[in-house]
Amino acid sequence: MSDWIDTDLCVIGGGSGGLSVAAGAAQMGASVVLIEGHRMGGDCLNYGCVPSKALIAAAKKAHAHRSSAPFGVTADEPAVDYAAAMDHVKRAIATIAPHDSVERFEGLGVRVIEARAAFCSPSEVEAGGHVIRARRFVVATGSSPFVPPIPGLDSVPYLTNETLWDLRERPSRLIVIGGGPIGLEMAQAHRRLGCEVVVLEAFKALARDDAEIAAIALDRLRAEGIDIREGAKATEVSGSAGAIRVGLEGGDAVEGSHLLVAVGRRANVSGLGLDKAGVEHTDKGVTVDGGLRSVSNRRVYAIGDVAGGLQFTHVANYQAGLVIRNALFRLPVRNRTDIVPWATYTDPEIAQVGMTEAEAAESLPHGWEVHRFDFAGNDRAIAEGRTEGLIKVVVAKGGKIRGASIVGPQAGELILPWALAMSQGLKIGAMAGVIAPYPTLSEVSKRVAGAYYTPRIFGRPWIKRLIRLLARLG
Ligand SMILES: Cc1cc2nc3c(=O)[nH]c(=O)nc-3n(C[C@H](O)[C@H](O)[C@H](O)COP(=O)(O)OP(=O)(O)OC[C@H]3O[C@@H](n4cnc5c(N)ncnc54)[C@H](O)[C@@H]3O)c2cc1C
Ligand SMILES: NC(=O)c1ccc[n+]([C@@H]2O[C@H](COP(=O)([O-])OP(=O)(O)OC[C@H]3O[C@@H](n4cnc5c(N)ncnc54)[C@H](O)[C@@H]3O)[C@@H](O)[C@H]2O)c1
Repeated sequence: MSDWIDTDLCVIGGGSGGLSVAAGAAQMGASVVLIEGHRMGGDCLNYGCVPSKALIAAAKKAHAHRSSAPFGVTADEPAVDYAAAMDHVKRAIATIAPHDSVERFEGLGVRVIEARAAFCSPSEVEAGGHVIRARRFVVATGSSPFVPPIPGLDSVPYLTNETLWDLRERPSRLIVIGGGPIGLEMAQAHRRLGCEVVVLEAFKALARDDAEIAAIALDRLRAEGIDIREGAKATEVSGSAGAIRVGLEGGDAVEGSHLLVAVGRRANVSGLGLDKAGVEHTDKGVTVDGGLRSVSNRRVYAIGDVAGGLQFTHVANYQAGLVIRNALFRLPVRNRTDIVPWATYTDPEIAQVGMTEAEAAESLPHGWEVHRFDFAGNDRAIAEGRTEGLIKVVVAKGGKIRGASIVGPQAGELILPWALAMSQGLKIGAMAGVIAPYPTLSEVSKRVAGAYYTPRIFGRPWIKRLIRLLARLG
């Protein structure tokens, strides 16, 4: 027996995107129903960003022990309690969870239904014995780990980002399939916590990032003892718990105690009744227009990982804002991808916004330039003993900033002014003219912007002649 609920907005999925839409819309006075079928907070809180960054933080502490000798502090091999590190992960999740909880959202005026949702018609969703009729629907169901059809994989115990956090015993030798951000962040964290780690990457590790930038991070990971094999496609898996063997294309094989599969994501579109709602979709997600509306059912929006674009928490949040503007205020919106930054939290970190050098070479007409500044020339980096880093910026004709790529300590923090500059259409002169506090890593941004002007100012004989002339005039 179903009851009927009429509402302005029905949001399916209580993760990064869904929670942002629901909170924003409810606080603006819309009636909102939010449906979550598993855990409030979604992937980011429970299985993604938060646990991974918490484990990375534990690993950093272990690494600090080993790397303190140059600072006059005796280095030693730390005693790692892996279960306690995982307790830290759980505490981090538990500390943030109230912010994403049913109680908080009900307090904001959202009606939360804890059940799985599915469309039963183009304008109705069924969940937990309710039928929800809404003026607009937002599909924010996220993604799940893609498990590739590698022969033998289904017959061995393997880990994904959903099960890794339940481990209590430290893997003695971890095999990671996939050299993307999940694979490499977890590879370094485990290496620093004392595991042997081998990463198998079919093509190129960190392929989405600038190649020169990625190479600096990969060199560091290898120097820490991670065996990163590129061009190593996993083609078969065998063995049992504690003794797993992964066969590679070409006949080679690696063995380990545990296996982590991190080869990308699968959009959560199945079981949602999208066909009953007339919502076009593919295995990459819901097919949306530039304003994130379904191309085939205009009542329906999709945001976050299920919208088929960049898969980051801040993208889901940004898209939530666009949907609120369009669905509640009927303002035109455009989902921009050219100004979205991202960071990979290896050490050194990698961050990117806009075009890489290779993308500029492919798509910009003549007249663009790339400028570099090495962290070895930054006083703070020298004081901290962290000079391994590089910032590169792509500048188009006329000084327009088209991209920034950073590898180095805190690259994820350092990318923000570049994201701001690009979103505001600022030119490189704005960054060159900013006053950066000394001594900070942030000075690398000012210095790389200054590099744009060096040949323009110091390389022009007429400027020197002008200065001499002005000096003569008194
Ligand atoms: C290991 C890992 C590390 C990551 N690290 C970062 C990072 O550092 N920074 C970053 O920006 N991004 C990171 N990401 C990506 C980030 O987690 C995702 O991009 C983000 O969670 C997407 O948000 P979402 O709202 O689209 O989906 P989710 O947060 O996954 O939320 C979707 C929700 O929908 C629910 N749901 C699904 N189907 C239904 C249904 N039929 N009915 C009801 N509810 C349903 C799910 O239970 C889930 O709670 C990481 C991802 C992983 C896996
Ligand atoms: N710091 C962050 O913001 C962060 C961290 C983790 C994840 N994420 C998000 O999650 C998404 C998924 O991350 P991911 O690392 O799982 O995926 P990914 O697609 O970025 O990388 C997966 C890698 O696995 C390789 N691969 C596929 N099949 C293989 C095989 N059989 N053998 C060997 N290698 C194989 C691919 O070539 C690819 O390089 C990211 O794209 C990102 O959007 C973000």
